[in-house]
Amino acid sequence: MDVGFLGLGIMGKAMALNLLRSGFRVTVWNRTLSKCQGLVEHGASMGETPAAVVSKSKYTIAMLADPNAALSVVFEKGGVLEQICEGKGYIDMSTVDADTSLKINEAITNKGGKFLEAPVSGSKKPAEDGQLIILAAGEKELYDAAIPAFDVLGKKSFFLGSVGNGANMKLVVNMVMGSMMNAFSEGLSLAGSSGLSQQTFLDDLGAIANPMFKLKGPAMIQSSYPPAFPLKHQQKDMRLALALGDENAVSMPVAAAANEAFKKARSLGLGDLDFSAVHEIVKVTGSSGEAK
Ligand SMILES: NC(=O)C1=CN([C@@H]2O[C@H](COP(=O)(O)OP(=O)(O)OC[C@H]3O[C@@H](n4cnc5c(N)ncnc54)[C@H](OP(=O)(O)O)[C@@H]3O)[C@@H](O)[C@H]2O)C=CC1
Ligand SMILES: O=CCCC(=O)O
Repeated sequence: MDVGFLGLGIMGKAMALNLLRSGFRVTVWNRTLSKCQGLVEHGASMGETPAAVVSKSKYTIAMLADPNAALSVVFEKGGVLEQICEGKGYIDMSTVDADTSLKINEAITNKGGKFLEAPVSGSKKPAEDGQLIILAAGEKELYDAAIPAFDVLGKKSFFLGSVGNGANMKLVVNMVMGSMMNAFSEGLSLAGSSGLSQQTFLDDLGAIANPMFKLKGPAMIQSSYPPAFPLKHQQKDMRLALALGDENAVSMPVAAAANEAFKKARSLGLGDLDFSAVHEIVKVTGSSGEAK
Protein backbone atom coordinates (compact mmCIF):
# COMPACT_ATOMS: atom_id res chain seq x y z
CA MET A 1 0.00 0.00 0.00
CA ASP A 2 1.33 3.47 -0.93
CA VAL A 3 0.92 5.92 1.91
CA GLY A 4 2.00 9.56 2.07
CA PHE A 5 3.17 11.20 5.29
CA LEU A 6 3.33 14.98 5.87
CA GLY A 7 5.07 16.32 8.99
CA LEU A 8 8.05 14.60 10.55
CA GLY A 9 8.18 16.18 13.98
CA ILE A 10 8.39 14.22 17.24
CA MET A 11 5.24 12.26 16.44
CA GLY A 12 5.28 12.10 12.64
CA LYS A 13 8.82 10.77 12.42
CA ALA A 14 8.04 7.86 14.77
CA MET A 15 4.72 7.11 13.07
CA ALA A 16 6.15 7.14 9.53
CA LEU A 17 8.99 4.90 10.66
CA ASN A 18 6.53 2.35 12.06
CA LEU A 19 4.63 2.30 8.77
CA LEU A 20 7.88 1.70 6.88
CA ARG A 21 8.91 -1.09 9.25
CA SER A 22 5.53 -2.75 8.73
CA GLY A 23 5.95 -2.90 4.98
CA PHE A 24 4.03 0.17 3.80
CA ARG A 25 5.61 2.08 0.91
CA VAL A 26 5.83 5.57 2.38
CA THR A 27 6.47 8.90 0.65
CA VAL A 28 7.33 11.65 3.11
CA TRP A 29 7.39 15.45 3.11
CA ASN A 30 8.36 17.90 5.82
CA ARG A 31 8.44 21.72 5.70
CA THR A 32 12.12 21.53 6.65
CA LEU A 33 12.94 19.06 3.89
CA SER A 34 16.25 17.98 5.42
CA LYS A 35 14.29 16.12 8.13
CA CYS A 36 13.11 13.65 5.46
CA GLN A 37 16.63 12.24 5.22
CA GLY A 38 16.35 9.99 8.27
CA LEU A 39 13.23 8.35 6.84
CA VAL A 40 14.77 8.02 3.37
CA GLU A 41 17.58 6.07 5.02
CA HIS A 42 14.89 3.62 6.22
CA GLY A 43 13.45 3.19 2.73
CA ALA A 44 11.00 6.10 2.36
CA SER A 45 10.67 8.12 -0.82
CA MET A 46 10.60 11.90 -0.53
CA GLY A 47 8.18 14.33 -2.16
CA GLU A 48 9.25 17.93 -2.79
CA THR A 49 5.77 19.26 -1.89
CA PRO A 50 2.60 17.94 -0.20
CA ALA A 51 1.03 17.78 -3.69
CA ALA A 52 3.87 15.55 -4.92
CA VAL A 53 3.27 13.19 -1.99
CA VAL A 54 -0.48 13.02 -2.65
CA SER A 55 0.10 12.31 -6.35
CA LYS A 56 2.08 9.16 -5.42
CA SER A 57 -0.15 7.91 -2.60
CA LYS A 58 -3.48 6.14 -2.26
CA TYR A 59 -3.93 7.99 1.00
CA THR A 60 -1.89 10.61 2.79
CA ILE A 61 -1.52 11.11 6.54
CA ALA A 62 -0.63 14.48 8.10
CA MET A 63 0.82 15.10 11.58
CA LEU A 64 1.35 18.84 11.85
CA ALA A 65 1.87 21.38 14.61
CA ASP A 66 -1.38 23.35 14.70
CA PRO A 67 -4.33 24.74 12.71
CA ASN A 68 -2.13 27.13 10.67
CA ALA A 69 0.16 24.30 9.64
CA ALA A 70 -2.76 21.98 8.86
CA LEU A 71 -4.41 24.61 6.65
CA SER A 72 -1.26 25.69 4.88
CA VAL A 73 -0.23 22.22 3.69
CA VAL A 74 -3.68 21.79 2.17
CA PHE A 75 -4.42 25.22 0.69
CA GLU A 76 -1.07 26.82 -0.19
CA LYS A 77 0.84 26.48 -3.48
CA GLY A 78 2.09 22.93 -3.84
CA GLY A 79 -0.50 21.84 -1.30
CA VAL A 80 -2.64 18.72 -0.96
CA LEU A 81 -5.57 20.25 -2.91
CA GLU A 82 -3.56 20.39 -6.12
CA GLN A 83 -3.50 16.57 -6.39
CA ILE A 84 -6.30 15.18 -4.24
CA CYS A 85 -9.03 13.58 -6.35
CA GLU A 86 -11.48 10.72 -6.47
CA GLY A 87 -9.91 7.48 -5.28
CA LYS A 88 -7.55 9.23 -2.85
CA GLY A 89 -7.89 9.89 0.87
CA TYR A 90 -6.48 12.48 3.28
CA ILE A 91 -6.16 11.70 7.00
CA ASP A 92 -5.22 14.57 9.29
CA MET A 93 -3.94 13.26 12.64
CA SER A 94 -2.81 16.68 13.94
CA THR A 95 -4.56 18.16 16.97
CA VAL A 96 -6.66 21.02 15.60
CA ASP A 97 -10.08 22.55 16.26
CA ALA A 98 -13.25 21.35 14.53
CA ASP A 99 -13.49 24.48 12.32
CA THR A 100 -10.08 23.77 10.82
CA SER A 101 -11.02 20.16 10.21
CA LEU A 102 -14.35 21.12 8.63
CA LYS A 103 -12.63 23.58 6.24
CA ILE A 104 -10.19 20.90 5.15
CA ASN A 105 -12.97 18.33 4.82
CA GLU A 106 -15.00 20.63 2.57
CA ALA A 107 -12.07 21.40 0.28
CA ILE A 108 -10.98 17.75 -0.02
CA THR A 109 -14.46 16.38 -0.64
CA ASN A 110 -15.20 19.15 -3.20
CA LYS A 111 -12.31 17.70 -5.19
CA GLY A 112 -13.75 14.18 -4.95
CA GLY A 113 -11.31 12.98 -2.27
CA LYS A 114 -12.21 11.40 1.07
CA PHE A 115 -11.33 12.97 4.42
CA LEU A 116 -10.82 11.68 7.94
CA GLU A 117 -9.66 13.55 11.02
CA ALA A 118 -7.82 11.22 13.37
CA PRO A 119 -6.04 12.97 16.26
CA VAL A 120 -4.27 10.75 18.76
CA SER A 121 -3.73 10.30 22.47
CA GLY A 122 -0.33 9.05 23.53
CA SER A 123 2.98 10.79 23.19
CA LYS A 124 6.49 10.17 21.80
CA LYS A 125 7.01 6.71 23.33
CA PRO A 126 3.56 5.33 22.43
CA ALA A 127 4.14 6.72 18.90
CA GLU A 128 7.47 4.85 18.74
CA ASP A 129 5.85 1.69 20.12
CA GLY A 130 2.74 1.82 17.92
CA GLN A 131 0.56 2.24 21.00
CA LEU A 132 -1.40 5.40 20.19
CA ILE A 133 -5.15 5.80 20.71
CA ILE A 134 -6.82 7.12 17.56
CA LEU A 135 -9.92 9.33 17.70
CA ALA A 136 -11.20 9.27 14.13
CA ALA A 137 -14.21 10.93 12.52
CA GLY A 138 -15.32 11.65 8.96
CA GLU A 139 -15.60 9.30 5.98
CA LYS A 140 -16.28 5.79 7.32
CA GLU A 141 -15.09 4.15 4.11
CA LEU A 142 -11.70 5.83 4.52
CA TYR A 143 -11.62 4.83 8.19
CA ASP A 144 -12.13 1.20 7.21
CA ALA A 145 -9.43 1.46 4.52
CA ALA A 146 -7.03 3.01 7.04
CA ILE A 147 -7.43 0.26 9.67
CA PRO A 148 -4.27 -1.61 8.57
CA ALA A 149 -2.26 1.60 9.08
CA PHE A 150 -4.06 2.45 12.34
CA ASP A 151 -3.27 -1.07 13.59
CA VAL A 152 0.41 -0.28 13.08
CA LEU A 153 0.25 3.19 14.63
CA GLY A 154 -2.01 2.49 17.58
CA LYS A 155 -3.39 0.00 20.06
CA LYS A 156 -6.97 1.20 19.82
CA SER A 157 -9.04 3.31 17.48
CA PHE A 158 -12.47 4.88 17.79
CA PHE A 159 -14.77 6.02 14.98
CA LEU A 160 -16.71 8.97 16.37
CA GLY A 161 -19.02 9.91 13.48
CA SER A 162 -18.96 13.17 11.59
CA VAL A 163 -15.99 15.53 11.12
CA GLY A 164 -15.41 17.67 14.19
CA ASN A 165 -16.19 14.97 16.74
CA GLY A 166 -12.64 13.59 16.69
CA ALA A 167 -11.13 17.08 17.01
CA ASN A 168 -13.47 18.01 19.85
CA MET A 169 -12.93 14.75 21.75
CA LYS A 170 -9.16 15.25 21.52
CA LEU A 171 -9.47 18.80 22.87
CA VAL A 172 -11.61 17.64 25.79
CA VAL A 173 -9.02 14.99 26.67
CA ASN A 174 -6.09 17.41 26.43
CA MET A 175 -7.92 20.12 28.37
CA VAL A 176 -8.25 17.68 31.27
CA MET A 177 -4.63 16.58 30.86
CA GLY A 178 -3.37 20.18 31.01
CA SER A 179 -5.37 20.90 34.15
CA MET A 180 -4.13 17.66 35.74
CA MET A 181 -0.53 18.58 35.02
CA ASN A 182 -0.96 21.93 36.76
CA ALA A 183 -2.62 20.36 39.81
CA PHE A 184 0.16 17.79 39.96
CA SER A 185 2.85 20.50 39.77
CA GLU A 186 1.20 22.37 42.61
CA GLY A 187 1.10 19.16 44.64
CA LEU A 188 4.80 18.51 44.06
CA SER A 189 5.62 22.09 45.04
CA LEU A 190 3.40 21.99 48.12
CA ALA A 191 4.95 18.72 49.24
CA GLY A 192 8.46 20.15 48.79
CA SER A 193 7.60 23.48 50.44
CA SER A 194 6.10 21.62 53.41
CA GLY A 195 9.29 19.70 54.03
CA LEU A 196 7.86 16.45 52.64
CA SER A 197 9.62 14.01 50.35
CA GLN A 198 8.46 14.59 46.78
CA GLN A 199 9.58 11.04 46.00
CA THR A 200 7.20 9.65 48.65
CA PHE A 201 4.40 11.74 47.14
CA LEU A 202 5.18 10.04 43.83
CA ASP A 203 5.48 6.56 45.33
CA ASP A 204 2.22 6.55 47.24
CA LEU A 205 -0.29 8.51 45.25
CA GLY A 206 -3.32 6.41 46.25
CA ALA A 207 -6.47 7.30 44.33
CA ILE A 208 -4.78 10.04 42.30
CA ALA A 209 -2.26 7.62 40.80
CA ASN A 210 -2.21 7.68 37.01
CA PRO A 211 0.26 6.84 34.22
CA MET A 212 1.07 10.47 33.44
CA PHE A 213 2.16 11.39 36.99
CA LYS A 214 4.17 8.18 37.20
CA LEU A 215 5.89 8.87 33.87
CA LYS A 216 6.59 12.59 34.27
CA GLY A 217 7.00 12.94 38.05
CA PRO A 218 10.56 11.60 38.51
CA ALA A 219 11.99 13.96 35.86
CA MET A 220 9.96 16.91 37.16
CA ILE A 221 11.52 16.48 40.60
CA GLN A 222 14.88 16.87 38.86
CA SER A 223 13.62 19.94 36.93
CA SER A 224 14.21 17.95 33.73
CA TYR A 225 11.74 18.34 30.86
CA PRO A 226 12.98 16.56 27.70
CA PRO A 227 10.30 17.24 25.08
CA ALA A 228 7.86 14.42 24.38
CA PHE A 229 4.78 16.62 24.12
CA PRO A 230 5.99 20.21 23.59
CA LEU A 231 4.49 22.75 25.98
CA LYS A 232 3.62 25.12 23.10
CA HIS A 233 1.31 22.41 21.69
CA GLN A 234 -0.34 21.78 25.07
CA GLN A 235 -1.04 25.52 25.36
CA LYS A 236 -2.48 25.51 21.82
CA ASP A 237 -4.81 22.68 22.90
CA MET A 238 -5.89 24.58 26.05
CA ARG A 239 -6.60 27.65 23.90
CA LEU A 240 -8.67 25.63 21.42
CA ALA A 241 -10.52 23.79 24.21
CA LEU A 242 -11.36 27.09 25.91
CA ALA A 243 -12.73 28.39 22.60
CA LEU A 244 -14.90 25.27 22.40
CA GLY A 245 -16.06 26.02 25.95
CA ASP A 246 -16.93 29.59 24.88
CA GLU A 247 -18.90 28.28 21.92
CA ASN A 248 -20.93 25.98 24.15
CA ALA A 249 -21.17 28.35 27.14
CA VAL A 250 -19.34 25.90 29.40
CA SER A 251 -17.63 27.55 32.33
CA MET A 252 -14.09 26.16 32.74
CA PRO A 253 -12.24 28.20 35.39
CA VAL A 254 -9.77 25.39 36.15
CA ALA A 255 -8.80 25.02 32.48
CA ALA A 256 -8.55 28.81 32.12
CA ALA A 257 -6.10 28.98 35.03
CA ALA A 258 -4.08 26.09 33.59
CA ASN A 259 -3.96 27.88 30.24
CA GLU A 260 -2.56 30.99 31.93
CA ALA A 261 0.22 28.90 33.49
CA PHE A 262 1.11 27.38 30.10
CA LYS A 263 1.04 30.83 28.50
CA LYS A 264 3.33 32.18 31.19
CA ALA A 265 5.68 29.24 30.60
CA ARG A 266 5.72 30.02 26.88
CA SER A 267 6.50 33.66 27.59
CA LEU A 268 9.52 32.49 29.59
CA GLY A 269 10.83 30.55 26.60
CA LEU A 270 9.78 27.08 27.79
CA GLY A 271 7.54 26.30 24.79
CA ASP A 272 9.83 23.74 23.19
CA LEU A 273 10.32 21.78 26.42
CA ASP A 274 7.91 19.07 27.53
CA PHE A 275 4.58 20.36 28.80
CA SER A 276 5.59 19.20 32.30
CA ALA A 277 7.90 22.27 32.29
CA VAL A 278 4.84 24.21 33.46
CA HIS A 279 6.16 23.00 36.82
CA GLU A 280 8.72 25.82 36.59
CA ILE A 281 5.89 28.36 36.80
CA VAL A 282 4.34 26.74 39.83
CA LYS A 283 7.75 26.55 41.52
CA VAL A 284 8.19 30.32 41.14
CA THR A 285 4.68 31.38 42.15
CA GLY A 286 3.77 28.50 44.48
CA SER A 287 2.55 28.68 48.04
CA SER A 288 5.91 29.56 49.56
CA GLY A 289 6.30 32.46 47.12
CA GLU A 290 9.90 31.43 46.55
CA ALA A 291 11.73 29.54 43.84
CA LYS A 292 12.85 26.16 45.11
N1 LIG B 1 4.18 15.20 20.94
C1 LIG B 1 3.11 14.62 21.47
O1 LIG B 1 3.20 13.98 22.55
C2 LIG B 1 1.78 14.68 20.80
C3 LIG B 1 1.47 15.62 19.84
N2 LIG B 1 0.21 15.64 19.29
C4 LIG B 1 -0.13 16.61 18.25
O2 LIG B 1 0.49 16.15 17.06
C5 LIG B 1 0.92 17.27 16.26
C6 LIG B 1 2.42 17.16 16.03
O3 LIG B 1 3.06 17.15 17.28
P1 LIG B 1 4.65 16.97 17.42
O4 LIG B 1 5.13 15.97 16.43
O5 LIG B 1 4.91 16.78 18.85
O6 LIG B 1 5.13 18.42 16.99
P2 LIG B 1 6.55 18.94 16.47
O7 LIG B 1 6.61 20.36 16.89
O8 LIG B 1 7.63 18.02 16.86
O9 LIG B 1 6.38 18.86 14.88
C7 LIG B 1 5.54 19.75 14.22
C8 LIG B 1 5.52 19.44 12.72
O10 LIG B 1 4.69 20.41 12.07
C9 LIG B 1 5.46 21.04 11.04
N3 LIG B 1 5.03 22.42 10.85
C10 LIG B 1 4.96 23.41 11.79
N4 LIG B 1 4.47 24.53 11.23
C11 LIG B 1 4.25 24.26 9.92
C12 LIG B 1 3.74 25.01 8.83
N5 LIG B 1 3.35 26.29 8.97
N6 LIG B 1 3.63 24.41 7.63
C13 LIG B 1 4.01 23.12 7.47
N7 LIG B 1 4.49 22.33 8.47
C14 LIG B 1 4.60 22.91 9.69
C15 LIG B 1 6.90 20.94 11.51
O11 LIG B 1 7.77 21.13 10.42
P3 LIG B 1 9.29 21.64 10.65
O12 LIG B 1 10.08 20.42 10.97
O13 LIG B 1 9.65 22.28 9.37
O14 LIG B 1 9.25 22.63 11.78
C16 LIG B 1 6.90 19.52 12.06
O15 LIG B 1 6.94 18.58 11.03
C17 LIG B 1 0.48 18.51 17.05
O16 LIG B 1 -0.78 18.90 16.57
C18 LIG B 1 0.38 18.02 18.49
O17 LIG B 1 -0.51 18.79 19.25
C19 LIG B 1 -0.73 14.70 19.61
C20 LIG B 1 -0.47 13.74 20.55
C21 LIG B 1 0.78 13.68 21.25
O1 LIG C 1 -1.62 15.57 22.63
C1 LIG C 1 -0.78 15.00 23.33
C2 LIG C 1 -1.15 13.92 24.21
C3 LIG C 1 -0.01 13.39 25.02
C4 LIG C 1 -0.45 12.16 25.76
O2 LIG C 1 -1.56 11.66 25.53
O3 LIG C 1 0.38 11.67 26.56
